Amino acid sequence: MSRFRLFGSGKTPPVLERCRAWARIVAQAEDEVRALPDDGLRQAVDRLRQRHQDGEDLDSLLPEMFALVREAAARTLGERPHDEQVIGGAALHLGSVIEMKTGEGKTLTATLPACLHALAGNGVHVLTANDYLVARDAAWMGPVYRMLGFTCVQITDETGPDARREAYRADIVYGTPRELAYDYLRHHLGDRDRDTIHRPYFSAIVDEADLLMLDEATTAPHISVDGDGPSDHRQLAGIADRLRPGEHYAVDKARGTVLPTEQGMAAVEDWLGAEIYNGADVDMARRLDLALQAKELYVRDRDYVVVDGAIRMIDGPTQRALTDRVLGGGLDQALDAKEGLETRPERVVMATISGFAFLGLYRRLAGMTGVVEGEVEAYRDLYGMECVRIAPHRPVRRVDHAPVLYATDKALLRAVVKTVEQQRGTGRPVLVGTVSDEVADKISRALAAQGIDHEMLTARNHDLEAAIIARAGDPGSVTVLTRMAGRGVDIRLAEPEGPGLYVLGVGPLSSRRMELHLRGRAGRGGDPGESAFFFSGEDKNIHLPKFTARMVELADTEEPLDSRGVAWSLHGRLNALSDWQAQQLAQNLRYAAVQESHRSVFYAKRDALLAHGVTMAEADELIDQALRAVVRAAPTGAAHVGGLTQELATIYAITIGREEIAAGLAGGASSKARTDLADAVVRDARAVSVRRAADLGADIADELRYRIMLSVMDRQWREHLRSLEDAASGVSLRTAAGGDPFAMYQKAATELDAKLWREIAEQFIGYWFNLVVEMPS
Ligand SMILES: Nc1ncnc2c1ncn2[C@@H]1O[C@H](COP(=O)(O)OP(=O)(O)OP(=O)(O)O)[C@@H](O)[C@H]1O
Repeated sequence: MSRFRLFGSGKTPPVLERCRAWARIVAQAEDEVRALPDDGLRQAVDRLRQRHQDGEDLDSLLPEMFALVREAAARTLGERPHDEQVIGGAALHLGSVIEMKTGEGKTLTATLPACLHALAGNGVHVLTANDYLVARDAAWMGPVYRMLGFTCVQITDETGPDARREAYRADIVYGTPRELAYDYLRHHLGDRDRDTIHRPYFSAIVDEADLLMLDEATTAPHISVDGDGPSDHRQLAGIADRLRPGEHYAVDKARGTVLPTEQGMAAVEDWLGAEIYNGADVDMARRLDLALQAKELYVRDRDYVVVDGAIRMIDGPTQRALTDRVLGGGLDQALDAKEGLETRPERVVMATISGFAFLGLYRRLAGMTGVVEGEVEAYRDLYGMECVRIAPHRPVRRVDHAPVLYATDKALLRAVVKTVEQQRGTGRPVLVGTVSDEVADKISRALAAQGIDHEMLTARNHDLEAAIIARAGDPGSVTVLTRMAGRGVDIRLAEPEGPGLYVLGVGPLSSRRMELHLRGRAGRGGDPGESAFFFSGEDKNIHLPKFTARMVELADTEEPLDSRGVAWSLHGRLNALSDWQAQQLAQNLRYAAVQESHRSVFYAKRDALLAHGVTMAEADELIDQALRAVVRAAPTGAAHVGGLTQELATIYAITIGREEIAAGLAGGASSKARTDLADAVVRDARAVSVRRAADLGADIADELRYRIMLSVMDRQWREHLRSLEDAASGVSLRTAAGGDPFAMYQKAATELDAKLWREIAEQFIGYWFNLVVEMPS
């Protein structure tokens, strides 16, 4: 299968060969480095920095730099990076996504390329999944960097604005993509001189790459303010409740849409006593869609939990309940209404960037993850990055059992209890992992019914995580968890010489990768351990009508379906599911890419504005653009002379006579007469503009144009984001029946983009000509 071509061929990929060769040279450089005193290490780094400034490239400095890092790590942490880590570090330098199994020491590996890239003096960002890991890793690795004379800082939610500005000057910055993306956005909402805190994005080394580069590629941090949206969510939730699926609306789970049918629309309008469809009240129609989505697509305790009267979204990959995760676009309010909670004020998004686009800002990007299986193609397609598997330092001793299929959920549950009981009986710690709180609850009840003591770690209590995990390696302890990927979860065995942790995964899992992550909780860094995976024929992801007879027979037992082939082939469908998810991701990214392309142009223009304001020549351009459009749009004929004159007069103090306008309107929009008129209008307005600048004085005029443009651009951008979201949410697409929704979205987005710049030009000149400036006398 092509997905595995990198590994399946049996040949050593060239990247790995290069890295191994480097590792041998690093080893040769070690003796010399070992003889140096501490400040000798720093001086050696200074010399490398100088050589880089003098033009030597990072490739050729790699062996010496890595040898220095190795020595510094040995001196400060007492941990000398293994050859595998050196190879991994080199592969990171080359921009690969490396796979290193859990517990192999990715944290230390990242310091090697981080120091190398820091030689360039542009700052290196080491990105990881959450603030806890940021703080842990920065504190842990800090001494290595400092011994080599590099500054290392962390940015978390708690870092204030001044500290952030300072932090971006450091050689190495630890942070989450989320926090750093916020800074990027803040920067682009900021004014001249103030709030400009980041530097060009040079190099990022991304830990937990599967989470941050794939799962969160389309999650978009955004900065928003409270809007004054309407408060009819509750009424609409009530209506959504009365509507019946199939009859009043159609649910498309794959697309994430719920669309009312003709009959549904009629019922809604009837109950509201008002027309809202066919463009009568687009906003209301959109909010009703949201109410239906909240009803059909979001399941309590699977997608969100209600804690202290507030909704918290559950983060899919990590199964954490997030306090600050919002869905945006009014969905949060619809969910509040569905649950009968007080509705939050709607937020107006001022700036947003997807995880994918944010990472795309870096000139050098590298990734580290515990599992690349099934994802090789995704990294290549999305990021153009190749995956490199790094062999474990100590061989994996964990025994992975083949997946076992049970006929029914009930049979599965019994088998789980029986297995837990058996394994616990041998005195080893047992970890049962699943994705949903619902399944975890069932398992917990079944265990309790058998009198088996256990701990639960779910989205509802992840604040107790550290304490629960600390005990999870005790002999005979049983832990049920839904936080599947278990980022940074390090279950330490209380008895290292014992049989090790037994991990039991219970389907349905959302992907094969989840399964591998979960299995990887056992047997860390060469520890002993065992893993198994049970799933049920009733799993929604698997449809198997053929086996019904046999399933009925086995339904009340804890016997697995005995055909191994069946289990494997169904298990294969879980892989297919990851493929499907990858397709979904690609699909979502296509939508996001449209917005990104607008954003990059917009931000570039905004940066230019901050750097040099709006020159008179640029103002002339905008005058040309806006007024020409007005003249061109006017209807032909003498009857419209008054209308056009009036319109132009509201924009600037027009001096052109009626006869000239009448002559221009005699011809059609693209006639010579019309073009002549447009030329005349533009000349006329430019002259007024020059007079205005002279009246104000050059300095004030410059400042005024800058201020106007900044406020107009920011306001229009907010509008634009909102319009794009509306276009994507499908309300405006629905009327155009059939066709490719993405193509329709693209078309709508292109029109909106043109509108954005047209309105910016129009509003800018409107204010420039008309804003009354009060000057101190
Ligand atoms: N070269 C080394 N020599 C000795 N110990 C090491 C070395 N490298 C890493 N370790 C130790 O191995 C353990 C695991 O390291 P780390 O947490 O970085 O692994 P990881 O690959 O990030 O695992 P996970 O995928 O679970 O996050 C740590 O306790 C670390 O101190």
